[in-house]
Amino acid sequence: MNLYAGSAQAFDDEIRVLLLELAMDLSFALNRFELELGRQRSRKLESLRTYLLERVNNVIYLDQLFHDVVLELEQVLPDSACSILTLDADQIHIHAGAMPHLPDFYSQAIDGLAIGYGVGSCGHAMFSGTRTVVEDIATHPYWIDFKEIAGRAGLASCWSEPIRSSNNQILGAFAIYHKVPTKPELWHISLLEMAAHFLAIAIDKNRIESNLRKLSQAVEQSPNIIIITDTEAKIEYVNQAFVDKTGHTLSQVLGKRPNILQSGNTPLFTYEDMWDRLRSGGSWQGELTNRYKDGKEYIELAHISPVRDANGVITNFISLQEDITEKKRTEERIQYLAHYDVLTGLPNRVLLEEQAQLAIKSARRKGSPLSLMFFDLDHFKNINDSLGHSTGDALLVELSRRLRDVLREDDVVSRLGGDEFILLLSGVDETGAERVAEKLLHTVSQSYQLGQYDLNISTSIGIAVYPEDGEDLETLLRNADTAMYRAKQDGRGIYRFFTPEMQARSGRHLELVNALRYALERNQLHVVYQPQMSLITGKIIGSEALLRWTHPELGSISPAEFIPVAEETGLILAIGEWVLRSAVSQTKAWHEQGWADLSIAVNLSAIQFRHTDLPGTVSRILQESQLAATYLELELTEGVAMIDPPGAIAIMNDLHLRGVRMSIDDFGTGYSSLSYLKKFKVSKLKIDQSFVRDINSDPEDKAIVSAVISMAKSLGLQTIAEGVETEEQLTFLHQQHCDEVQGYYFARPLAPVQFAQFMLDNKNLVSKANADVTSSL
Ligand SMILES: Nc1nc2c(ncn2[C@@H]2O[C@H](COP(=O)(O)O[C@H]3[C@@H](O)[C@H](n4cnc5c(=O)[nH]c(N)nc54)O[C@@H]3COP(=O)(O)O)[C@@H](O)[C@H]2O)c(=O)[nH]1
Repeated sequence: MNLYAGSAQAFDDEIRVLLLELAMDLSFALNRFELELGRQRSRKLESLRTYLLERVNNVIYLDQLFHDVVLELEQVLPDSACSILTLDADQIHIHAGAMPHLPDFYSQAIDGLAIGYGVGSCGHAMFSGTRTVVEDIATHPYWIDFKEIAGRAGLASCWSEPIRSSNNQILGAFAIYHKVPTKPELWHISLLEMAAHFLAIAIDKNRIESNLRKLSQAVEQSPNIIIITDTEAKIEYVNQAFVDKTGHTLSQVLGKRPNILQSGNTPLFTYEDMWDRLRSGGSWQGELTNRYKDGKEYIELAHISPVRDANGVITNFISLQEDITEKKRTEERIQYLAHYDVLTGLPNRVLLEEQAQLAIKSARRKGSPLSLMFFDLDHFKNINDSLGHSTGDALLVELSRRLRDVLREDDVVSRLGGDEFILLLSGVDETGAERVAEKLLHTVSQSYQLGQYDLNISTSIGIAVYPEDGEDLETLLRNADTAMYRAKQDGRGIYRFFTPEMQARSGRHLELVNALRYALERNQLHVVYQPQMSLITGKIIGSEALLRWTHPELGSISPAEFIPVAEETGLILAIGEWVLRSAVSQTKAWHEQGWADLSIAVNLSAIQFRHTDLPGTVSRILQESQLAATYLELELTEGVAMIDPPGAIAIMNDLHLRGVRMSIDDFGTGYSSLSYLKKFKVSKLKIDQSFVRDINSDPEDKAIVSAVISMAKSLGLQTIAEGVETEEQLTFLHQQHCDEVQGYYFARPLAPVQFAQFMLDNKNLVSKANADVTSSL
């Protein structure tokens, strides 16, 4: 306070005292005024605090709360405008929360902006986490990019306070704007801090509530069962999935224990393990087999965890249960498919290998024996080819059932695929294996009634014994396979033990397979002809075509050895057709040379017989050579005709209609059903040379041959005996009224030129023998 006068010494002591008193009064008044202003501001701050507290507690929606807070603060600071901005979840972009008294263009410009250093007051405050006070927007560097828009909005200063969560995360910013450059006073700072503090609580609270809401929805709507129990395992909560799946309602299970779901099929140690873990404060995860209210069992994967309060004390257990019944079934199915043959249900190669490894290990440890059998079905391909794969499959299924029935539990019988089986016999030596092989032969050979078919089949078995024939599965399998091949060669329907000598034979087999592929194209094959005689007329009535193979290195190979190889490899189809064409054309040539009555007998293998359009092929070949069908006789073995008699009948009928004759070769060696024989369109039975061989020394063979001849007569069939080597045999056959004969007694199989010469030389060959026979009577 200053007092001025026009002259010196104008103020005397009295005036000075008065002035002093006046100054003191003014000072007092000013102090009172400031005190009053401070009190008013404190009251405002206090009532603002109360207001904010009430809003934070009661307002549910954040938008509403932001709006109310801004309006309230603008009332407290009448010449200001306030704003609340929040940060997006990415912690980078700004969301314009509430700024009701700022123009729309301004809030739109801010919304979506990325925070950063010097991005206005709020962008900078959120970026730096520090209060950012800009008293004059027009001159402050933070506002360079925004002062134009701020000017248009009439804003001259902006103080911004970052909003921080309880864990110090930046949630947004609260700001106060003025229309003129303004410096904040202390209580403005208090206002900023208070608003930011309560806004942080509100945002935190809102986030927690929203998370809780989501969590509770997730729990309630979870497709998995959720159970919350107290520490004594009494149920306090179950979700809807529990109710839907188990069939128990919430009220039915509250206060009960989850053991109401137990099926009794979860191992006891699973529960023990579970409680050990939970009691020690840990979580447990495992599989439980439980039961729904309707009694249906299910398998669940349960995750059980303790729930702790703020002090770390366990208050509850929460159990999340996923129904894995289907998953388990699928896993089991996959396991099954990986280890078992789908058709027969027998173990497959994978399981066999696993079990064989264990068995071999145990045999090695205990010094005990082990036998491995390899067996397949003889001529199984014929069944598939002629009756279809479904009949073949049905046979395999029935066979597998029988195998399971007759074998011991410990024996492992496995199907490798097709008609190949392996039998693993732990603790079984050669003697035991022999017994099992006999049993197997018998079991397989029992007839199979499959729908309309009554089928008979045999098996060939190869046996390898551990450790003599191999110390590992691979060697045992290979050697058993070799032994099986030998069983096939030795006539099928039998078993053979592996011997080292067989190994060399299996090498030979491979050699033949490879060489035979080129035999036809390299002209290594030729046909020879064995004369056949009529015992009635004494004349040569024809010949049997017999195939020969001469290999440049391997030499002459017997058809008994290579025909099975040709059948196995399928080469028999091309080779057989070639034989038929050669034989037919040679016979036609002989006709043209003057032997017009000669017939030709050609062997047909089972595979040829079943091959589609055999009758068509035969007709075509006859047509090519212009040979009448009646001169051709096809020789079928008993086995070929008997695997599927109805199918054989159909093919035979077709051939018969085309004028081709048929005979049954090797008659007496198989198991012909006489009832079928009647229906076969065959004209002749060929008595197997094994009966003829001992006809004069073995009364049984004698009886068989007589019986076959008389049976054939009564069926209206002719007979031909093969393998006639002696006069005694011929005499006997003549006495029994056998129609025809063939054998070394007359001639070996001959090349065409020799055959022609033979015919020229022996016009009345049998007549002579006949005369001898007659004279000996
Ligand atoms: N599918 C085809 N099979 C054929 C063909 N060619 C021959 N074969 C079959 O091979 C097996 C062996 O035949 P092979 O070595 O030719 O033996 C035949 C005759 O040579 C022999 N035979 C004839 N007479 C006598 C004899 O007095 N004693 C004696 N020990 N053997 C003799 O017998 C075989 C006759 O065979 P088959 O009449 O067919 O039974 C044999 O199974 C042939 O069938 C072919 O082209 N296709």
